[in-house]
Amino acid sequence: MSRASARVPVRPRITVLGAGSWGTTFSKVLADGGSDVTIWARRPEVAKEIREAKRNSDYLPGVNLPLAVTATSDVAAALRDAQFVFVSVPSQSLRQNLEQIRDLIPAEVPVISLMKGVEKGTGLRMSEVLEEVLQIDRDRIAVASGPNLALEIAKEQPTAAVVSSTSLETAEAVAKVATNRYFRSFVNTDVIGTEFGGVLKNLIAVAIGIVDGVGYGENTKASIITRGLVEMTDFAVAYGGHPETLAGLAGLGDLIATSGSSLSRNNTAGRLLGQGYSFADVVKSMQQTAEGLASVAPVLALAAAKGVDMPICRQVSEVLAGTLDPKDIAPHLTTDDDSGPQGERTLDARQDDGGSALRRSLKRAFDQLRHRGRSS
Ligand SMILES: NC(=O)c1ccc[n+]([C@@H]2O[C@H](COP(=O)([O-])OP(=O)(O)OC[C@H]3O[C@@H](n4cnc5c(N)ncnc54)[C@H](O)[C@@H]3O)[C@@H](O)[C@H]2O)c1
Ligand SMILES: O=P(O)(O)OC[C@H](O)CO
Repeated sequence: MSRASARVPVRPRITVLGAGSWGTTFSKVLADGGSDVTIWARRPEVAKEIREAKRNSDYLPGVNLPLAVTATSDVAAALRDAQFVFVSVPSQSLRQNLEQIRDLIPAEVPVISLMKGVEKGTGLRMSEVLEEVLQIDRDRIAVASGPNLALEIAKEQPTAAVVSSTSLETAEAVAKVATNRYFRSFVNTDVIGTEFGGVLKNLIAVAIGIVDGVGYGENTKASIITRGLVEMTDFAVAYGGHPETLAGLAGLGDLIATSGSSLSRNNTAGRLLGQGYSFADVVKSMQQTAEGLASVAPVLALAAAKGVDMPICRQVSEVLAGTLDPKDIAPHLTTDDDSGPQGERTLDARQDDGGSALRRSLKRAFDQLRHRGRSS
């Protein structure tokens, strides 16, 4: 090999399943980070537009995609020779999509969920559905999450995300390809906290949308964001997540972005509900996926199974069912029982005053060392 050819950087080959607003935007992030990206689109006309015009005008009007992004509606062709596979389809359709392509995913490559939902019926997180259907080692699976409104990123506005995997080595490899001049990926190994952060902030963003639609102001919204974060943390910790993850990009960060933006589909769905539209009308009017609407029921079932009280999420489900007037959502920010005023802190902080924060830090340091040890 000549010295010149030895210097040519190797461009990773990446496949992104799903040509909606996030799949397409993430493809741009990856291509702008130096990868060659093939998107699988369900509709041949979407694939053709991406391939030939470098546009996806249904989802990202006015955005030019890099030359290194192409697309096909032939999923076998899309997956051939992939070195990383990112998945960005609606959560409730993930299982059905994976069942059709189970045997097409190249051996050994990392598979990364870009999705923020839990599966109705099973209550499984997306990484759990990936593991179950694809029958692959969990160390090959990663999730990416954070304050990531697609259209802002497609316009190259500076943004951070977090990539999480039980294998730090996998998280780092994925974060490396998912980093460019306007998009920075951090890493962690708390998959549970990272995934649940993304799921739960959607429900709180629906609640914020509802009170916005009713016409309530900043105090109400700040109260719901703050108490919502406590609900998110209590829930995620009950399932084994770290409270710090919920205070990070995949928790608080995403909650702020989603609750504050009219670009958010969850926030928009909530606002329509608050303005008096029925759940059926809202679903009909949404052109894109608002994951929170489908996640409310499985999240409340999971919360009940661990005895976690989630008054805000419960009220969102009552508004969706039409049994609670949207204007009555905010007064019920605490558990409505007769035992007197409720403490403000998370369950974890209340139970843990005796130094378990130190224990957790030590355990995390140990986990990281163990993962590094395995990867070296
Ligand atoms: N859009 C964002 O800003 C954003 C950001 C971060 C994460 N996410 C997450 O990414 C996931 C995908 O969201 P999105 O915004 O790309 O959604 P979207 O509605 O814009 O696109 C969904 C894509 O999935 C495809 N699809 C494949 N099988 C499908 C099926 N059976 N039914 C319906 N659509 C099917 C659609 O054709 C479409 O291309 C969601 O879990 C969402 O929470 C979205
Ligand atoms: O449009 P939403 O409500 O699905 O939110 C998009 C992203 O999850 C924001 O991080």
